[in-house]
Amino acid sequence: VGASAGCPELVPVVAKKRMADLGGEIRYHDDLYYRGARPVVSDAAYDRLLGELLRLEGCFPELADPASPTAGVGSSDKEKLTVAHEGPMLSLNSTVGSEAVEALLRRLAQHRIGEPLLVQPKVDGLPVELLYKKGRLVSAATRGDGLSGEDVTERAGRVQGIPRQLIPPFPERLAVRGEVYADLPLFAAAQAGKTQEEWYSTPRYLAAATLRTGNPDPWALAALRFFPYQLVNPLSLGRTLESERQALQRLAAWGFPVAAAESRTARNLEEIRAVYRHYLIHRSEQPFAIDGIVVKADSLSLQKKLGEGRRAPSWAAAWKFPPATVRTTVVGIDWSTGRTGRRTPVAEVAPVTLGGISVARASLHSEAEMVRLGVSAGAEVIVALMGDVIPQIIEVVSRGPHPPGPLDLLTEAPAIDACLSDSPQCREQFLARALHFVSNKGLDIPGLGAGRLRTLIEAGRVTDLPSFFELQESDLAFLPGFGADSARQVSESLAAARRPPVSRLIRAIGIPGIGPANAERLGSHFPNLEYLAAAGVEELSAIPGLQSERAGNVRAFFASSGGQKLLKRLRLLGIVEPPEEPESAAITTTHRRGSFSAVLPPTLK
Ligand SMILES: NC(=O)c1ccc[n+]([C@@H]2O[C@H](COP(=O)([O-])OP(=O)(O)OC[C@H]3O[C@@H](n4cnc5c(N)ncnc54)[C@H](O)[C@@H]3O)[C@@H](O)[C@H]2O)c1
Ligand SMILES: [Zn+2]
Repeated sequence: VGASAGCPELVPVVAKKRMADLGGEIRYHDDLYYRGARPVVSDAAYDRLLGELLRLEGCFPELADPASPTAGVGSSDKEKLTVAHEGPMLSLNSTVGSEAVEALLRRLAQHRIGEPLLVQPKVDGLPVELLYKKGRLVSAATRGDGLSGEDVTERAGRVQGIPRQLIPPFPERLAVRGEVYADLPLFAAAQAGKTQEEWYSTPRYLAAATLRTGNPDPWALAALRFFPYQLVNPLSLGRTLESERQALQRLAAWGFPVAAAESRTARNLEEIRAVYRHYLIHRSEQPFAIDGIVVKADSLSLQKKLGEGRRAPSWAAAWKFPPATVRTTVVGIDWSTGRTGRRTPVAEVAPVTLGGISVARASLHSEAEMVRLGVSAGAEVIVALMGDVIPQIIEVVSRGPHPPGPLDLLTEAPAIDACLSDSPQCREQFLARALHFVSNKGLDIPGLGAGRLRTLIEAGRVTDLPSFFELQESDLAFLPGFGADSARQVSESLAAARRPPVSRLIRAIGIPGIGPANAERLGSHFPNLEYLAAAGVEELSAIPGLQSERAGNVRAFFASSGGQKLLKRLRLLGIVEPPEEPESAAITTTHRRGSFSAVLPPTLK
């Protein structure tokens, strides 16, 4: 039971489970955020999860998972992390509000009082580490897992503001960190007149996508700039260097675009707050997207004394801005149908620009939220950019002429096997299921977006999920925008996806309540979908971390007629291995266990 103040009173088994659930959830969001730069929740929602996990780990250190997402930074495909960093490349302790900065001030006060602090804008882009040998840029890497990153040297060398050759005199070896960001005026100009599907959702996404692709858009590369914020191991460069400020001056002398004006000094919270306000007010006039300010101890020896934790240095902290907002009018309410059949309201608003992106639709989360806020056509509302990506209505300034409603909404939960195949009433929900099936959350088949899927479904080429495996190149070749090459690529990807890892297949078919973490649990327990389908609630409930409600969902899904049909089709197409004895309906647990080895590849036996 948690002892220290502010710790929840949980029995260890409950605390451990909560920590495991939080860890799985956070890993999932990390993956979307760092790997694809495509988050699905707001930063605030993400920070709440991380905050809760950090707190629980503080309260129950003996229960903490050594591989917890709090033990490192970021997430990436490990095999791409080919460049080792000069030292750990960490995150920052940050809060919306001044808490993290106040905690930094308390830590500093314990050491020395009155040390000047450095305050910089927190530039929202992609962090990179640059390595120079004999003045020449020899490598550039993303943050990756903090210890090594992806090699982006070729593109980095073409970014304005990253010198390929330093101005002498320079040290033999030099490592510099900074943020590669998209210049906002160039980003906005290039964005104009393009549809949302064609374009980069945010400046940060543009920077991440452009730097990490082998074949970048020339204009996007031309929009990139560099904001250097750290000289790595400055104390190794000689005793003359004492402060962060001096280090920045050195960077300028070597040819980096260090705008000294961007770094201010402050001595206390009031002075920091003044800088914070300045940047908050002048946020939109900056050439880069800013998501807060960063406060650092200026003295390098003090930095060294304070050291760093596993996730973040102890000598710095970030004070993040609240989400950007804008005022607009609701034009109408649009209902979208998710793959589980849940309908969510989306507000169509008079188009406005917010944080560099054009907003015409804003999320309302749920009908309950819509009713609570009183959102209807004609209402004047405040839209906020959650996580700097998802526009959401947070407040109604004045109501529309008619209250929300009539609520022609589903009141009962949809059937567990609803719309696993196409039919006129199921079109939208099946489309959502199909989209999920081939998305990177499912089988990950690039090139099949909503528009193309709709064409395939309307043409009767895709009638249920397994029909993807029956698609011929000729079915694909007639899709809008598809040539022979893209048709072949998609058909090759589909062929390659015929033997997905079980967890991926579980995720792809979309059993209600089974997200990535649960799919992982189920997949590591059952080496074949057949065994999962045959498992009883009792066996499912015994899987560590799987709630009994979820176990019930899995059971109900495979017992339903839709689930049975799906399994049968997958079996016929050879996507799942047929059970050893298809005739025996009642396969016992021991029998299933016993037959595990039969389906494992020889190397795993
Ligand atoms: N919405 C999601 O699903 C999701 C998922 C993962 C992370 N996130 C967000 O990202 C945050 C964590 O990401 P992070 O680890 O990149 O941390 P962060 O972006 O909050 O802060 C650390 C980074 O700030 C950058 N930075 C910019 N200007 C700087 C300056 N002047 N000095 C020093 N550093 C500067 C550096 O790149 C550094 O790595 C979370 O708090 C969360 O808000 C969101
Ligand atoms: Zn960031």
